[in-house]
Parts: sequence; structure tokens; C-alpha cells
Amino acid sequence: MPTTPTGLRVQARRLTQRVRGAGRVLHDVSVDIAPGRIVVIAGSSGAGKTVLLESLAGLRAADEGTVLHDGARPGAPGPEFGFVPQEDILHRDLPLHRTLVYAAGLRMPAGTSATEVTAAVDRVLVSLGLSHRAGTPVRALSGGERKRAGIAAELLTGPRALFLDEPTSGLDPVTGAALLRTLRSLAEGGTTVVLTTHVLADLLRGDHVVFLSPDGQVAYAGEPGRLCGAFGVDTVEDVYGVVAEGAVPVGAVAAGGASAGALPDGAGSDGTVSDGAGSDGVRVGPAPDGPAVPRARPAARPVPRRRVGAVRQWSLLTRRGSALLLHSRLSVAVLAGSPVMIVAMFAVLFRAGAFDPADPDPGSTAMIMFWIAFGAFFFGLTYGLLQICTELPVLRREWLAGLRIGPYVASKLTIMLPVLAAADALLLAVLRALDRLPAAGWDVYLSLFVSSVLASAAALALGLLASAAVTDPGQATLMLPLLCFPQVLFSGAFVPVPRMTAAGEAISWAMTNRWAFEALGAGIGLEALWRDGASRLGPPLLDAYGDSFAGPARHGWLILTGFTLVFLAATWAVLVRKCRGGVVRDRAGG
Ligand SMILES: Nc1ncnc2c1ncn2[C@@H]1O[C@H](COP(=O)(O)OP(=O)(O)OP(=O)(O)O)[C@@H](O)[C@H]1O
Repeated sequence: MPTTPTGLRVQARRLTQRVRGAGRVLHDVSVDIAPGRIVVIAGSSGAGKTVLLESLAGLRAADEGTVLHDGARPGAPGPEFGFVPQEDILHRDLPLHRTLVYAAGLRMPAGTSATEVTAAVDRVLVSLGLSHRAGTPVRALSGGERKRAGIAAELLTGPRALFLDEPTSGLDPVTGAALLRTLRSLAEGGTTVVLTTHVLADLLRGDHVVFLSPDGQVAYAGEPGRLCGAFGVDTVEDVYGVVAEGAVPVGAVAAGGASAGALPDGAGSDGTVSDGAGSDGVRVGPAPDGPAVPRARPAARPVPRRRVGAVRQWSLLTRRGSALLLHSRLSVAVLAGSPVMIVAMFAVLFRAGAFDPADPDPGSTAMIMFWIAFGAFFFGLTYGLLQICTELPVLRREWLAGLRIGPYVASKLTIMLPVLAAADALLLAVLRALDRLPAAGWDVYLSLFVSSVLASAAALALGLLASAAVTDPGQATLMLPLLCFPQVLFSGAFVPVPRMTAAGEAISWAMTNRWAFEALGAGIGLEALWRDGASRLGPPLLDAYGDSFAGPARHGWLILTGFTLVFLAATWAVLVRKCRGGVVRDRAGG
């Protein structure tokens, strides 16, 4: 495993954090974490452990106070930074080794050869005891193995500091202890390790403990062995109890806001959590007066790494996305199943020969065109809706490591568009084969195909936007009917646009389905069929639909392309905002 001779020194000085909806979460917290140590952040649920961890990692801007890395504001994460959140930061469907190879491709500097990537992956797998699971899909790993797999991804670049949010939660005591031993060996190799935990045993396995009180102040900062004694209790469990009741360590200054103390510029000689408050390194009491908070120096920039270029990112993401799609049974079932089901339903619903000019069925022709438009829309929307929300934690972590959102969104389009085109072609081919569509020339079918694919592309982009905007797959599923309903009602198929109210007509402008319906109707020549066909129903329908099908199909294509671009741009903007939210660090490569 690549290790560094010296870990990162991490300091927080009089840090106060507020969270919208929760108010002040951390208050006047000061800690000084020396390189190569394991620091455990503990405290009751909601005490602010995660907020402190993210702040120390530079992922959360300080409301008051300062966070310093090696004495400077947190710089670009680059290879010195590893962060393992509670959520999985690896996709679950591919074998572990392959998953890590993709993760390495995005994290390691441009120019790293495939052999070097494989060697780095092999090394971290050995060091985390996962070599024998290299070929196992991530989803089939045990909880402990998955945690270690997440850590493995972070170790690929040999970080100087590793931040972990509850790495042992959900693990049995033996597996948890083994994970802590792994972290110990990393610390011995020079890495600074900071973790949050609820597991009592973890507190005693670190070098230092920062114990937060329920109101987000440091109740104790010091050696684990002195924790119980400091509060005059026998067990760590009791510490939680007395801290919740507002107890302070025996002999501590009780007045004022508790704090680990504002730090002098320089860690204790033991290089640990230190506050200048005595040999036990524990202070609970007001921070000393005076200019305790030094002004942060401009970030000392690490040696710039050459970031993987946008085209290579796009290519890597496209390959990974395609592999993930094919490995997920659910995705394959949705991709293949929904077109087949819809085509079968259309075949059963409509009679043959509706387009026969000698005996046309004008009402059915309009409905067939509408349902082709809606089928194309539905394929695109369902394919897009689960694309992003299911992997947001992975995206966020990779964004921090240098992933660009543009290539990410482009890769989604690259993967899904050919599948959508195939579904649309299948729909048209089957309807033609069953005589639900007329015997017309290639030019007509090319026009129908382009209209369908553009309708699918716009719906895919809308699905991606919704997927980026929601917070979980459950919300994305709820979006499906919400997005489909207006597309049906305001498409102009059931209530023709000229018969709508002014408000309805205005809304119909924003419906991609309206433009797809009109482009399809124009492409197949509905107007001529209704006007010249041998059906009495044709002229009244023509009258009702007005000039819906009068323009060239190209008109609809342009509008659908515009919608696609707007939705994609909005997806990009939402994702950039979600990734940036509160992050104070620059990104890898600037
Ligand atoms: N995104 C958020 N929106 C609203 N409140 C938040 C958010 N993040 C944190 N909080 C609030 O901030 C406080 C501290 O949260 P934090 O997750 O740091 O606690 P914790 O000590 O890690 O808790 P736990 O041990 O349960 O994970 C909590 O009251 C929490 O509800």
C-alpha cells in the first residue's frame, strides 16, 4: 500500500458550525491532530460528530473559527485526502477488483498506466485483506468487507489523512476490531486517521478521543485511558450518561462554554490532540482570551497533479456505466421489459389498417401517433429517472477527486441513447409488421424514427434532471406519475390544442410530448389522410386539430432538441450545486 512518511496535521480553532434547521451544532471546538495518529470523535447521537468530521476534512465551510491542514486552509484534496462517508462510495454491481480499477482511473493522475492502476488495486486489496474477494460483486460482500472496500478506494492514492464516518457501525465486534487494526497499521505508516464512532470499544483503540457534549462542545479531549477517570465514572457507557447530564471532567473549569481550548500555534510534543491545558491534554472550560485564532494562510498548494482529461473521463464513465447497466438484473429487466410490454399492449389495443386511405379510421390514427410519442417519452423518462439519484454519494466523492460533471452527464446520454433508439425502432417495426402503421416509404419511417428518438432524448434528459434534483430513489419513483400526467393531458392529442383554454395552451408549449405528437403526425401525413381519405370523420377532426400537423416534422425536432439541451444544462447545474454545497476545498487539479 502506498504510504507517506508523514501524515497531515489537522487543526480546528474555535470552530462553530450552524446547520439550517438545527441551529448551532458545534460551538467553539478546538482540536489539534498530529500526523500519524488515530483520533476518535465520540458523543451522543446528534452531538455533531459528522459535522465536526466533515469540517476537519475541509468539506464544510466553518461558520466561525478556522480549520487548518498543515497550518494552511485545506487545499485541493488530491492524493493526500481520503474521506469515507457512511454511505457506500462504490457501485455495487461489478466485481470488487473491476470497481476499484474504475475508481482508480478517476482518482489517479493522468498518465497512470493500466499496469500501474492494476498494481495499485492489487496492493490495497492485499493490505485490507480483500484479495480473496477480488472477483466478488461489491453487493455480495459482507458489511465489514464493504466498509473495507470503501476504504480501499480511498487508499489507492496513498492519502496523508483519512477521515471515516462511523466505519464500524453495523459490524460485529470482531470485524470492527479488525477494521480498527487496519486503521492502526495505516497510522503506523504515517497516515492521520480521524473517525467518528458509537462503538464503545473504538474509543479505547484510538490514540485520542474528542468527546462531544449534546450541545456540540468538547466535553473531553485527550487520551482514551483517562476518559472515565476524568469524569469520575467506571465505564465509558457512564461517560455518555454524565456528559448528557452536563457533567464536566473532575477538576475542570466549569464556567462558560466548554471547549477543548484555543490552541497555541504548535501541537504538543506528543503530536496529539492538545490544548495546552496540562499533561493530560484535556481542557474543559472557556478558551483563553486573546488573539487565539490565527488568520489562515492562503492554502499551500500541493504539487499540481495532471487531472484525467474530460474526454478520458467521459470514456471511462461510459464504459463503467455500460458495465453497471448490464450487470444489474433490474436495469436489464426495465430496459428490455418495458419496450416489449408496451409494444405488446399497442398491438393488442389497435386494429390493423387504420391508415388505409380507402377506409381510414382517423380517430385511431391520432391515437396511434399519440401513443408512439408517449411510448418514446415513457422509455426515456423511466431510463433516466434512476440514473443519478442511486449513485449520488459516489458522484460527490468522485467530483471531489476531480470528476467533471459535463463528461458525467454526457456519459449518461451516450449510454442510454442507443438503447432508447433500439426501443423506438422496435416499436415502429412491430407496429408496421402488424399493419398498425401504413406501408410507407423509408423517408416516412426515417421521419417517425427521428421524431421518436428525439422525444426519448428529451424525456431522458428530463428524467436525468429529476434524478439529479431528488434526494433518493423513492422520490424519483414518485416523480414518474407527476411528470407523465401533464404530458398526457396537455399533449394536444385528447384535447386538441385549438380547443384548449389559453392557460392549457400555454402549458402545452412546455410539454415535449406535444411536439413529438405533432412531428409524428406531420411525418406520417395525418392532415392529408384526414382531408383526402374516404372517411366522414376526417374533416371534422382536421377542423378540431387545426394546424397541429401542418408544419414540417423538422419544426418539432428543433423544439425537442432545444428541450433536451435545456434539461441537460439544468441537470449539470443542479449536480454542480449539489457537489459544491458547502465544500471549502478546491478540487483536485484546481
Ligand atoms: N443536512 C442537515 N439538515 C438538517 N440538520 C442536519 C443536517 N446535518 C446535520 N444536521 C443536524 O445537526 C446535528 C448534528 O448532526 P451530526 O450528523 O453531526 O450528528 P452525529 O453526532 O454525527 O449524529 P449520529 O451519531 O446520529 O450520526 C443534528 O441535530 C442533525 O440533525
